[in-house]
Amino acid sequence: MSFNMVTRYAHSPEDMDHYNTDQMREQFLMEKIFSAGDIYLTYTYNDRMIFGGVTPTTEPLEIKLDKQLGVDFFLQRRELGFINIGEGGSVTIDGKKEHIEPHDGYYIGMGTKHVVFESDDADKPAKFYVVATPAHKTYPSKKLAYKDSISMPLGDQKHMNKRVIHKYIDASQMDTCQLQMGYTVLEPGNSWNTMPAHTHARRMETYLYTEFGDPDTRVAHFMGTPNNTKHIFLEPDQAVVNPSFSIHCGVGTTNYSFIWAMCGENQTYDDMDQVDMHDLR
Ligand SMILES: O=C[C@H](O)[C@@H](O)CC(=O)C(=O)O
Ligand SMILES: [Zn+2]
Repeated sequence: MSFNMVTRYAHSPEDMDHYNTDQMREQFLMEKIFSAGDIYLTYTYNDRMIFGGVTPTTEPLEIKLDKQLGVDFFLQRRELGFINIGEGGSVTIDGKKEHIEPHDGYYIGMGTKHVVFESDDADKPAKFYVVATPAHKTYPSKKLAYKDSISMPLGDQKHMNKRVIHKYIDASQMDTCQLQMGYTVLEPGNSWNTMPAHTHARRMETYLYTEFGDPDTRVAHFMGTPNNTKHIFLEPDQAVVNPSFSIHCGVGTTNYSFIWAMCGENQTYDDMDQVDMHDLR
């Protein structure tokens, strides 16, 4: 088992204007997330989100962070969300074990001492995509089954953006300090996500792109201010950090899906500033 966490600092639009391709990737892309038996995390100074992958095989895995965060245990001052995009597994939350099917998720409240991840079958591991954000109050932990997520169909075939947004952690349905999280699935023959694009200066957002149509599928993720954009080409199971000023949209060479997670000033999902297509540069 190896535990890996990298730090990425915060950014300004002026910084980003100077980044070349390698710098864009170094600053915003998390290339490796799921590695058998390992934990890979990024601590971004954009709203202090911690995000990444936990992929248990033969042994259970637990995120152990204390000194690095100046606390006694990982969730002392944080809340945690996860969605499993691998095979079946389980999570044991302060001694209580629950089975987690593919695409099921969880909200785990601040103050939880131990969160232990396991896979049913070491050869077909669960892949837990985890996101932890600063919290100030303990809200009840809650299983978020895929079938109970709030489904929101969006887009149409003409615009090649027909997709279903599945909201898992949504402040209109449950208590959460900051974290909001969900899973969006593009329909076959559709390739544009979050287009028309939006920004929300009140919240930053990370996108994990996954479930590509074939191993050679690539998604180009666009970011930056609407009038000054750059792109990053992604392989399956890679994630990007989007600062609050940034659009966050993508186009793939097949359909795909992605997990989004947000935190920051407010919890209002619809609080977005839609970008006029004429303003994109
Ligand atoms: O602020 C909201 C987030 O960017 C996503 O929920 C958008 C999304 O899943 C989509 O348009 O497909
Ligand atoms: Zn957004």
